[in-house]
Amino acid sequence: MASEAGAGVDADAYRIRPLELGDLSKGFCDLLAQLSPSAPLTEDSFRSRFAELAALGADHLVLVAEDAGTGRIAAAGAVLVERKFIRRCGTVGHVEDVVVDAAARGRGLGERVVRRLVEHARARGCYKVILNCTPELRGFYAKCGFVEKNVQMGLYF
Ligand SMILES: CC(=O)SCCNC(=O)CCNC(=O)[C@H](O)C(C)(C)COP(=O)(O)OP(=O)(O)OC[C@H]1O[C@@H](n2cnc3c(N)ncnc32)[C@H](O)[C@@H]1OP(=O)(O)O
Repeated sequence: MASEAGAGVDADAYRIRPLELGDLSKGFCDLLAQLSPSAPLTEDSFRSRFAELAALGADHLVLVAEDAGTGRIAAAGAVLVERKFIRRCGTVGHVEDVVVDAAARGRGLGERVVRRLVEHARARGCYKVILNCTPELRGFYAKCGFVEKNVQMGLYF
């Protein structure tokens, strides 16, 4: 069976594809709760946010990995393409909200999703891809090809 570069998981066991409306009933929000616990989304809120993001076209991509056996969403991640004035109106990819279901971790799925997000940013002409993460995730993102750069700052409301 085919396997993707840098992946320790059977590439056919999971289908990586853009988020679909039907993913609400396939456990997408339950999966996101593993990243940041929150109250479940109503179908209306999910549909409305989905429509907002769809309006951004290829500048905002949410990828999911669907377990071919169960039909459940086992992983997800997003990339936003920022349009700048600097760098001759260059574009920058921002990787966000990467998560793999606890039962599917450690098999290369997270790396596959991140690499696909990076490929998307590169294909959109981005000159770099950046992300914020906790120190514990340095090793994971290094495996995905990232190098440590600068300092993350935050101001929460
Ligand atoms: C920008 C952001 O979204 S940051 C938020 C990231 N998400 C989270 O923290 C949510 C909870 N964690 C998870 O969902 C998962 O553990 C993830 C996404 C971090 C990793 O997903 P996994 O599918 O388990 O990782 P995967 O199996 O693809 O690992 C790829 C490589 O990174 C390594 N790796 C994975 N996690 C870590 C870690 N925490 N520290 C060091 N190395 C790691 C693996 O050992 C593997 O290396 P190998 O090829 O030598 O075996």
